[in-house]
Amino acid sequence: MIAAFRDTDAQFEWCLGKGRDAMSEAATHPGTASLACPELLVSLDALLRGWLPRQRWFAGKGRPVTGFSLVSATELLPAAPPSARDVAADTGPGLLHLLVRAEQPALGTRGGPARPGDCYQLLLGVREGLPPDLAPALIGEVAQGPLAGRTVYEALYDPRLAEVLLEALRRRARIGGLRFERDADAEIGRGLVPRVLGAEQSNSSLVYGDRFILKLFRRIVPGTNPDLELPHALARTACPRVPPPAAWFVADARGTAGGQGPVGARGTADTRGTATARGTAAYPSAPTGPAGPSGPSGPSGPSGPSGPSAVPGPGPHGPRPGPGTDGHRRAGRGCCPPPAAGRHAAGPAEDVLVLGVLQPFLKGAADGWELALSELARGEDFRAEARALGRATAEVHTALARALPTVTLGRRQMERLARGMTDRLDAAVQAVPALRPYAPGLRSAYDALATLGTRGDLWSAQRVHGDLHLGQCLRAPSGEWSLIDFEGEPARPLAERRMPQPPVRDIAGILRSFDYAARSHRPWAPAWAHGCRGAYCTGYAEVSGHDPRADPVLLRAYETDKAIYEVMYEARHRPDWLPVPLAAMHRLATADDL
Ligand SMILES: Nc1ncnc2c1ncn2[C@@H]1O[C@H](COP(=O)(O)OP(=O)(O)O)[C@@H](O)[C@H]1O
Ligand SMILES: O=P(O)(O)O[C@H]1O[C@H](CO)[C@@H](O[C@H]2O[C@H](CO)[C@@H](O)[C@H](O)[C@H]2O)[C@H](O)[C@H]1O
Repeated sequence: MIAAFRDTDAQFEWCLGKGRDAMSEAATHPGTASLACPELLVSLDALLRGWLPRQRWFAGKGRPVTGFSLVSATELLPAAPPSARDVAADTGPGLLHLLVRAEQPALGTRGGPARPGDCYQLLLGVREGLPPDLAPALIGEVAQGPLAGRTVYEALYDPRLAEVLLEALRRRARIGGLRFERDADAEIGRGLVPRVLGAEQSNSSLVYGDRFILKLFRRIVPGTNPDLELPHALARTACPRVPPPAAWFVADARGTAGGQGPVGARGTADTRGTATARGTAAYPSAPTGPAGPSGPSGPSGPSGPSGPSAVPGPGPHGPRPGPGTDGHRRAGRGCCPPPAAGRHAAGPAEDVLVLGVLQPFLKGAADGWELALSELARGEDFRAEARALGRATAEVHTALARALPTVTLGRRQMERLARGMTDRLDAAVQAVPALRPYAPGLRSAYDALATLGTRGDLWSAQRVHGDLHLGQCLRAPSGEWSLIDFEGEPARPLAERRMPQPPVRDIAGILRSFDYAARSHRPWAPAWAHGCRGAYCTGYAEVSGHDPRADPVLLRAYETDKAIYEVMYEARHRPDWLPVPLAAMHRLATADDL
């Protein structure tokens, strides 16, 4: 059966639908989830083949979709069967939650053997026909199978269906293999009017009454999602720079993808009063789902495995910086105190698929990218904002270093980091020949990085944001900055995204963003970018006690690595933007003006 959630007489009640419960079927037969409900996929196959690749969040662009397999199907609101249609004039929309794997040939093997593809979260509305205001959400009319004759559409655009999600979070619902959780202190009122966020984003978000924002992850990989894990950990430190998770929902990886391990989410009671075990997140361990640490189809992004995943540092319980220390460079060994006991984040455990996170909505906040562009256009100085952002970044880094384990990096680790960067550069040069003239100069940045540990210096690594740029920074009308979106670079394997990294990685991301903004302006505004860089580093130093410019080799290597990532990102997603990161290559290759 498919578990269903129905709103009757303004009162939510649990019921069991009339379909098949793909999740429980998968739980009984681990690894066979994709075989469940084949007739449902028959219904949807043709429509999804056309619709899915057009979505911004579809990660497999440029490769044909050769088929789908169903990972799980959960009916959140029953779509009335045809017989009921005849007797009830308006049976209301149905809401189907699907996890589907899109099968695609592996990168570089067009025509080669298909292998498990990426898994995507879909929320499908099902109706007899679409009212005009939902026309833009249309996916299509189903021609065959159990949904034959129905219209399916992107459910997020239907306020009635968007409300179901918030209500499930509010009530800590259990529906099939889906578990909706809520922070004990979070007050989520009823009747908050939903709307889809219009922003260009990698996932999809719903805003409820300007009070909360629910991010629905689209490409789903097994294991702890840092976009929930890190804000959780920061909330425990009372760090005010990151909106704390108010609620979230997950699927049991055992029931969906054949995972074997126990599920241990935070202790909650479902609406039937069943208590679940309180789990402890292991840290850091490789996700145990069938797809392995790189997600269902391995790294699909521009850069392959890198950095910290290749760094056998002292491990999760290795040295960590004490409060008020610079948290970056350490002379000599054993300079950091051991980790404090009991400080680990207790977010959802490893064997879950994190599907969505609800956070407070920062009403009236402007994103740093839009703000920077508008200040540039008005000829306004942005140094005060950049400095405040540097302070905010350092606050977040300091809190993360306190909340989660850190490691130290020595000679071997620095060499491995440099090798990873060099490998990514080599791959990028192959893919984007315009990089070729700069390659020797860029490699010199990584050679210099490799030698950093040779005098016995140790460098500190910790959990970081991982994909920080101005678009991930929100500035409230009060001038306070917040950082959002801790997923890391989505194309990188999850295990790698969750490894400690030198904090300069985030700093480099913001410095690259200033360059992006300055180069988007006509005429190019290098002095503006230079001023922002300096102010940002000053702000960072004011809080952390460490000025990133004091480590020019580290900074240049990380900026170069980020710019190479951007070249690949733009080549793949926004070819018109490719000249922006390419324009930075001369400076980075010659190490001028850092
Ligand atoms: N807590 C929040 N308050 C206000 N706006 C937010 C909040 N979180 C995200 N946003 C808005 O949503 C957009 C997308 O969020 P983000 O987490 O970056 O999603 P994605 O991972 O899909 O790119 C952001 O650029 C920002 O405009
Ligand atoms: O979708 P995400 O926000 O997770 O990040 C990806 O897309 C970003 C663009 O939207 C991209 O950022 C690059 O372009 C920005 C301007 O649009 C610029 O501010 C950033 O510095 C630059 O890296 C990001 O790299 C990519 O991961």
